Amino acid sequence: MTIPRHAGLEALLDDPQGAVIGLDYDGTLAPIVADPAAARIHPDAPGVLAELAERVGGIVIVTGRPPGTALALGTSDSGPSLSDVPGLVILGHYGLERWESGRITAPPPSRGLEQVRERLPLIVDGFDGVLVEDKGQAVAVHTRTSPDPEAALEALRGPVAELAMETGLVVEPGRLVLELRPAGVDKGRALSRFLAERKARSVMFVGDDLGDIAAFDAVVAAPIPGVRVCSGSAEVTALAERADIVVDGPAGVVDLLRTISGRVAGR
Ligand SMILES: O=P(O)(O)OC[C@H]1O[C@H](O[C@H]2O[C@H](CO)[C@@H](O)[C@H](O)[C@H]2O)[C@H](O)[C@@H](O)[C@@H]1O
Repeated sequence: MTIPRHAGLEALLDDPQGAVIGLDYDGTLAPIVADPAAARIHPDAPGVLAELAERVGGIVIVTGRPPGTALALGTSDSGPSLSDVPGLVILGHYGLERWESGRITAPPPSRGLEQVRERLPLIVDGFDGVLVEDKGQAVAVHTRTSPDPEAALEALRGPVAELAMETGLVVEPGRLVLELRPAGVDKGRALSRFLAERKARSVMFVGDDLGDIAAFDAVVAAPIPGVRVCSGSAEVTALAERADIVVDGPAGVVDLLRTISGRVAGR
C-alpha cells in the first residue's frame, strides 16, 4: 500500500516515538458479524500491532466493549494476541474502564443499570430477533439479526431514550445498536487524557462508527498534528465524511498499520 499524503501522518512517520495510535475495536480491528460475542479480531491485527508497538510512543484501543471482552475476542489461534502487544492500553466502556499490564481498573457499575435489566426485556418483547447484550457497565440492544434491522432500530429509539432518561443513563447509538451507558465519558475525553498522559507529539485515530466521532473531534482539538482514519463501510458514512483517510474496513486498517510499521522501521 502507498502511504497517503497527510501532514498528521507525516508527523507520525518523522517522529514515531512521539506518536500515539488510537484504535476502535468493532468494525476497525474486527470485521462486523451478526453475533457480538463472535467478533474475533482480524487474524493479522495483533501481530502488526505488536510490531508497531515497539516503534511508536503508544498504542491504545478505545472501545465501547469492556476491556476483558476486547482481550478475549483479540486472541489468535496462530499468532500473537492483543494481550501480547507490548505496552498496549485498552480504554473500555468509552473510557470508564482501563486495562493495562494485565490489570483492569473500573468504577462500580451505575445503579440505573439494575432497572434497565428489569425493564428492557419488556421493551424488546415482540421485536423478532432483537438481542440484548449485557456488558456489566452498560446494556446494548442489537437489531442486526431482526428481519428488518433498520425499522426495529427506529421503533426502539423512543422507548430506549425514555428508559435512559428515567434511569440516569445516556443512549449511545451505533451500527444497528442502541446502548444504555453511564454519562460523563466518551471516546474523545478518553483519547485526550491519554494523549496528555503520554505527552504525545502526534496522534492517529482509526474508527468506523458514530461513537468514534468524539475521538475524531479530540484529534482536531489536540494541540499536536493528527490524522483521522476511517475504516470504511457502506453502513456508516458519518465518519468517512470527517476522515482524512478512508481505508477498506479492518483489512484496510491492518494494511495501513503494516505499511506504517514498515516505514518507521526503514523498510
Ligand atoms: O467501540 P467499538 O469497539 O466499535 O464497539 C461498539 C459496539 O460494538 C459491538 O457491536 C457492533 O459489532 C457487532 C459485532 O460485529 C455487531 O453485531 C453489531 O451490530 C455492532 O453494533 C458491541 O457488541 C457493542 O457492545 C459495542 O458497543
